[in-house]
Amino acid sequence: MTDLLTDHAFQDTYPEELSHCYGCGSSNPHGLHLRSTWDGDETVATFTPQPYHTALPGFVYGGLIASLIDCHGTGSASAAAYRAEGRAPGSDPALRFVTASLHVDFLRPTPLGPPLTVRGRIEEVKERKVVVSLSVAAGDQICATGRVVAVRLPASMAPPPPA
Ligand SMILES: CCCCCCCC/C=C\CCCCCCCC(=O)SCCNC(=O)CCNC(=O)[C@H](O)C(C)(C)COP(=O)(O)OP(=O)(O)OC[C@H]1O[C@@H](n2cnc3c(N)ncnc32)[C@H](O)[C@@H]1OP(=O)(O)O
Repeated sequence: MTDLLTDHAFQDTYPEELSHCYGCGSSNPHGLHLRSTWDGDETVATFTPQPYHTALPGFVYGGLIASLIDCHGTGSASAAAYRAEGRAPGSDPALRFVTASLHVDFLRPTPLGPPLTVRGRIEEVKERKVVVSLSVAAGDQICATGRVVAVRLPASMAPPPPA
């Protein structure tokens, strides 16, 4: 289901108590297990939708595309915040982000079958907020674009650390 692009995905640095996300959590047996990494100044992830990700026969469900943009966007935001501070991803103090805003434009039908490439471009990095522009492509055709505003994880959403 998942295309492992790299041995060093941003999500590999998420601690166990933050690895349950439906889109990218390695501990979620029903999740997408999206894995994202740097490609120069951009970020990239790949994902191959399955037949149960259908919208209309032959085409990918838009909510799945939104999920890919969402999780690649928040992962990219964390990575960009670490890079801006010149620190290794996952190092302490942790820089964790959730989605404040998710915008998606579906430019053309997304074919079900080929792997999809999700790319992120960092537009803005502030202490509490990172803005990422994203695209989802099948082959060399961009099928959707998006924008994620990611904000530092609020204390109210943070799970307690393991005992
Ligand atoms: C590289 C390795 C990394 C390792 C670290 C690992 C970390 C692991 C972390 C996590 C695990 C994975 C998790 C993935 C998650 C996937 C995505 C989701 O599904 S997340 C669930 C859905 N999202 C929510 O449920 C949020 C609910 N909303 C909130 O809690 C608040 O509204 C929150 C925190 C988003 C904003 O809180 P405020 O409004 O108090 O924040 P204020 O300080 O006022 O704003 C900060 C900046 O953000 C802008 N902002 C806030 N909300 C905005 C919005 N809706 N649209 C646009 N901008 C917004 C503001 O304008 C401000 O920008 P200005 O600094 O002025 O430039």
